[in-house]
Amino acid sequence: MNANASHDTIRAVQWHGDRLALLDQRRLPGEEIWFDCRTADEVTDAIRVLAVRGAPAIGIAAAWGVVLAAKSGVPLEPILATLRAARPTAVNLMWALDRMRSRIDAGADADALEREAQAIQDEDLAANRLMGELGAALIEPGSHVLTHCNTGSLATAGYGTALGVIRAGVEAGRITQVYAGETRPWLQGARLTMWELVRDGIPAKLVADSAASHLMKHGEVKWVIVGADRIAANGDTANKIGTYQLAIAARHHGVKFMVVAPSTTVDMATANGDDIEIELREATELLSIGGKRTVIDGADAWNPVFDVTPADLIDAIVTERGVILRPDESQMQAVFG
Ligand SMILES: CSC[C@H]1O[C@H](OP(=O)(O)O)[C@H](O)[C@@H]1O
Repeated sequence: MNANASHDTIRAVQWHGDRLALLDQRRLPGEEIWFDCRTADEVTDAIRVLAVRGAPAIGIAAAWGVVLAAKSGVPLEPILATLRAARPTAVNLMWALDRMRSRIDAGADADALEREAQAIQDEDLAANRLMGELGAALIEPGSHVLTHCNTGSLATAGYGTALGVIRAGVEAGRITQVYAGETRPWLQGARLTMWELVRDGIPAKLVADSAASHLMKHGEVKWVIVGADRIAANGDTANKIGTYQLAIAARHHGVKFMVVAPSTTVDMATANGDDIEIELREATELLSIGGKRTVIDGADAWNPVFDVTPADLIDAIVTERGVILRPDESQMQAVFG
C-alpha cells in the first residue's frame, strides 16, 4: 500500500464559506470534475442525480444546503422539506436535517448553522477512522475480502465506512486482497471503489456482480464487508441493491458478513427492514451504460437501488459506538435505545 495513501486527500464535499464544491461522481473515474452549489436547491438537485451520493455524504451535503439557505435569508422550512425529499432510503439525510432543524428551532443564526454543519462533517470523519480500527480487528491476518458499491471517501466525509475498515485492515496486514463488485446498474464499485483503491495502491480486483457466489464458493474471501443506508431497530439493514444476495451466498459458503456504518445510519424509529422505503430509480439507468442504450427500444425495466438484508444474515454491525456481533433487537436497543 502506498505510504502516502491518497484517501486522506479525497474530500468529495468541500465547503468554501459561500459555496459547496462537489466532486461530480457521475463523471468518475474518467474525469475529475468539480462544480459549485450556491443554493440549497442546487444541493438538492446534486443529491437527486447522484452527483454526490453515499448515505453519510448526502447528509453532510444537505446540512451545507441548509447553511447556504440560511446565509441567503430565504425561509428555511421549505428548504428542509425539499432537501429531505431528495432521496428516501438513506436515513443520514433525515438525521442531518433533523439536527440542523433542532439548531434552527433553538434560534441558531447562519454562523451557528455553519458550525453545526462543519461538526456533522468532522464527526463523520472521526467515526470512520474509529470504525476502521474496530472492524479491522475482527479480520484475521492475510484475509481476502469482498466489498460492494462504494463506501469510501467519496461516500462520506473521508476514509469511508466499509472501505475504511478495508483501508485499516490493509494497513494492519489483516487484508491482503480486496475484491470489489461492479455494482450494477450505477457501477459504484467499478467506477468509484476501484478508483479509490487503485489510488491508494491497495491490491484490488474487480468482479462482476454475478461472479460473487462463485468467488465465495472457491474459498477466496473470508469476509463480505459492506456499508448501509438505513439500519432498522432489529438490525435489518438496507444497502445497495445486490447486498441481500451477497449475504445469502456468504451464509451458504461460511463467509462472514460485516456491515459498517456510523450511528447516523441507525434508525431506531423503524422497527424492521420491511418498513424501510426502497428507492426506485428511472428505468433508463438500467437500460443503458454510460449513456449508451444497451436494450431494445420499447423495453422497460424495474430499478430498485437498495435491498434489505435481514439481521440474521449479518455476523457483525460495526459502528463508532462499538461492534454488535450477530445483531438482534435487544442488542440494538442496548447500544442505540
Ligand atoms: C457509506 S455509503 C453507504 C451506502 O450508500 C450507497 O448508496 P448510493 O451510492 O445509491 O448513494 C451504497 O448503498 C452504500 O453502501
